[in-house]
Amino acid sequence: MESARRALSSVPGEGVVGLAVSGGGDSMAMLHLLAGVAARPLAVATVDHGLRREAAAEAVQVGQVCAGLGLPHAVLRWEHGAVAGNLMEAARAARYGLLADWARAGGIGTVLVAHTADDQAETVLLGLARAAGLDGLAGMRPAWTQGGVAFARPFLGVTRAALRGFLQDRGLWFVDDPSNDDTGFDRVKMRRALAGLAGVGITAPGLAAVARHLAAVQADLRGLVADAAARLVVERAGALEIDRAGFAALPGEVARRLVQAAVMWMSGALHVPRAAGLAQMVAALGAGGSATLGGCRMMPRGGLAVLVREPRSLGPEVPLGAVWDGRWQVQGTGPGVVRALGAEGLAQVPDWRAAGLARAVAVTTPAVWEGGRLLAVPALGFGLTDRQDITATLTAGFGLFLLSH
Ligand SMILES: Nc1ncnc2c1ncn2[C@@H]1O[C@H](COP(=O)(O)OP(=O)(O)OP(=O)(O)O)[C@@H](O)[C@H]1O
Repeated sequence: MESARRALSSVPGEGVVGLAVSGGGDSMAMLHLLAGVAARPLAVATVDHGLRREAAAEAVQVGQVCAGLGLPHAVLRWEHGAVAGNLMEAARAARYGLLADWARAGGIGTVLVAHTADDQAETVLLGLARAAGLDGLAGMRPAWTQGGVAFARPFLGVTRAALRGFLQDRGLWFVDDPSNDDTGFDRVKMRRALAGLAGVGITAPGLAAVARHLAAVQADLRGLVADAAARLVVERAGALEIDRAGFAALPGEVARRLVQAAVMWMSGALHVPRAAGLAQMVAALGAGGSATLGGCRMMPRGGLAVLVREPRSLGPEVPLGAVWDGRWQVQGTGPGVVRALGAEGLAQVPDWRAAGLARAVAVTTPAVWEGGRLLAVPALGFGLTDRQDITATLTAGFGLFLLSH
């Protein structure tokens, strides 16, 4: 109960706290523990992924428990057709998306999920199995923001056995998902392996503590990268200009992370780029050479290295007002669609050099077109006397990205 009180009191902000409750043991224990604390109003949501026949009935049962506790409960359904790729990953992404939508709509600032020390230990072991570095071994983040909503995992230091014991002692209902014993899943294999390691003193709380220690180092490194970016990187027209001499003096790991973050910010990639490609780009930057990675190109320009989108990786045309290439918001009333300026457009802007942008940067900036006719290029100031309403802004600057990365 003490851990629950601490968990709830550490939730930032004020107002309603959301609980993501699947009906499984961990999240049912979270529900009962936090309902008993009553320091903040609570609201509960269960996602029905429509993947198991029993899921709908389980969601109803969670609702009944919530009614008994006097808490509001919502069932969020994942409406999906055929899913391409990894179904589990798609279901997880959909789950967090639905929870974020639910929270925003209900004015809920923070949603809690009930991952335990055992989940964290399994994550560390999965990282060890793929010879991961700091980021893989630092485990799941205790808190993050997604879709404008804060998510937190307050039970990362609490064992699954303690939560199950709490429920069983009180005869409280929970679902025992059979997939938890399916050794076809790597995570279940790690669960079994962890049980076998207790004899040599390797335990779930121990591995969860290792993850915490490494996460502290990771946070310090993130701070060093943000400092380096503030000193050495200038964002211009969606490209990044990096001071090469300053970059060369950075510790290797800070330099590597800076370039990694820059490529992920620019490309919108969710996964980190391949290590070999990243090493090549870091080396090219230091040596004044060129390299491409993740749809971005690094090229020298005097004492600077400029990171720019590769033209062939730019997003397709979108209507005015929509987000283009995952990061540009081009607003304006009247006719027009948004796509890259390109070489064809640049040829229609005789004095483009006046803006001081490299050609490779200028051609990747968004332009407003009507058919083949160029109407405006905000980054070059072109056409804006006729269309003063047109503006182009990045949805998130590099500095902001670094803080949340
Ligand atoms: N169907 C669901 N509805 C609501 N919350 C859920 C659901 N599934 C999982 N959760 C929340 O997520 C927590 C972790 O669940 P689980 O370990 O099954 O998910 P996971 O797929 O490993 O998730 P993650 O992607 O966060 O690692 C649960 O304790 C619960 O808080």
